[in-house]
Amino acid sequence: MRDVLLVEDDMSIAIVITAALEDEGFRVVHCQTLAERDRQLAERGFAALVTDVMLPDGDGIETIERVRARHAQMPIVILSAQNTLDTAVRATDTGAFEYFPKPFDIDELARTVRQAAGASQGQALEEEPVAEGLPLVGRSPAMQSVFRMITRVLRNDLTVLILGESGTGKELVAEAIHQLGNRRTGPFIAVNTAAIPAELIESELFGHEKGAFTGAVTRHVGKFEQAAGGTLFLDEIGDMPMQAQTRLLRALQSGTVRRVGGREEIRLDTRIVAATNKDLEPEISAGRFREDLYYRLNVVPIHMPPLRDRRDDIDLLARHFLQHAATEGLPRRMLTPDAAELLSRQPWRGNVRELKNFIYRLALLAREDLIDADAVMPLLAQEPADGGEGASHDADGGGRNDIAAAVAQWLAATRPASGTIYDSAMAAFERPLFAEVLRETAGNQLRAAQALGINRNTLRKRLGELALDPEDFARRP
Ligand SMILES: Nc1ncnc2c1ncn2[C@@H]1O[C@H](COP(=O)(O)OP(=O)(O)OP(=O)(O)O)[C@@H](O)[C@H]1O
Repeated sequence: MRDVLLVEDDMSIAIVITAALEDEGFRVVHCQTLAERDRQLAERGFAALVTDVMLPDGDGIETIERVRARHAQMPIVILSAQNTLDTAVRATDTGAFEYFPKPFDIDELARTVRQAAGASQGQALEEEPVAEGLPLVGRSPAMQSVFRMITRVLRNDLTVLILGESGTGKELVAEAIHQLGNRRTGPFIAVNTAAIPAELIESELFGHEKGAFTGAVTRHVGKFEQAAGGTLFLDEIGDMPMQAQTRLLRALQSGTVRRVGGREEIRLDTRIVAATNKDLEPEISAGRFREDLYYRLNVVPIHMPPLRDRRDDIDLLARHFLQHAATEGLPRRMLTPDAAELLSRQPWRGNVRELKNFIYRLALLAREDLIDADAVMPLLAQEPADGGEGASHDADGGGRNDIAAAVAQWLAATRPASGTIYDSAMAAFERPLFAEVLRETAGNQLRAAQALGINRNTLRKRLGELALDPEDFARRP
């Protein structure tokens, strides 16, 4: 049986899929509604069902259980434009053979349908209830790959290694794997291995017996034992001291741990998720990271893309954090399209963490509820050039040159046409400068002109040209 039932209300997508499946030797029966799907399925069997989620008469995922109850052997491939982690998980939890966020690679879809039609239903995932409200936001293709990787590790205990720059969301992914996975009823224990002094790390991870060393006045249960039944998240694994790496490797190999100073072998019952912002291969070459430990941990790697490689997500994330800020008591703000566009062009070297902190600051400091690009600009100018990571001073010990950073940001953001840079820059600088001085002088033009050291008439003229009204700065009683 080589017939595939395709449920898709977007005709242009349906035509492309039909052509690709016909190339694979399938005959495609196309319908556009759930009602028509059910009518087709009532009449005959199909080698596979390929279905969209949002259909004119309902939600393709919600009704899949009903389809599966009657056609347990028929593989289902889900297509979705709602590219959230929640949809990815709902789709896989239906027992679907595969889930494709839109836009997808048509050849990959065709290949998958071929595999699905030839595979036994035994490979499909079990049905699981769905956890809701996970805060992992993203709809870029790069984040869709992350979501798909997450769904692949939810129904097993494979060790996961999350790689990516600082602030890309590695810990959030670890939490998502825990909260949505088989071990969600157990504890989620996170350990930042870089933050624990080298001499304490073994006792922190594996525990110690009373009297094991000076200061060990009571027995201490280590993180491995605390995470029993749940997930142990080993963060900054690339900074773990060598000796602790050796102990960790032994624990992973034997599936047991022994407390420092103890004899008892305690069976491990925890899923391990590790993360690092270091590139581990050079660390291995330099002899700072054990290669055998790397292979133990790197069973399922998940690569977190830096924010600059998923600029499509910046607007979405910014709005998400603004909403979040409002639930935490900050004013409820909105971004104009210009402001969102400006944000999406920034480098965000500190990744999502830097964007999040920036948005909270914006929510706090903006003067209007509708935030436009002009309101974003001065705050952007204050962003440290290294994305807020680590040192706030240059290597020579001097302060970071905020103005140089601001100018660089401004140039990157506005890109004035060649031949106009000087005038554009002066205008861009004058406006916030005059606004600041007017604010300080409560809109008094005489005092503002004196403070600036320019003629009052010149100030008045420039204020008119820059559309600044001193009245706006007068303090109201
Ligand atoms: N996709 C996302 N959606 C919503 N919030 C996010 C997302 N990614 C990251 N965040 C938020 O950004 C901040 C940084 O994320 P997280 O701590 O998970 O990064 P990390 O990669 O583990 O950083 P580090 O390597 O420095 O530990 C957190 O407050 C997190 O909630």
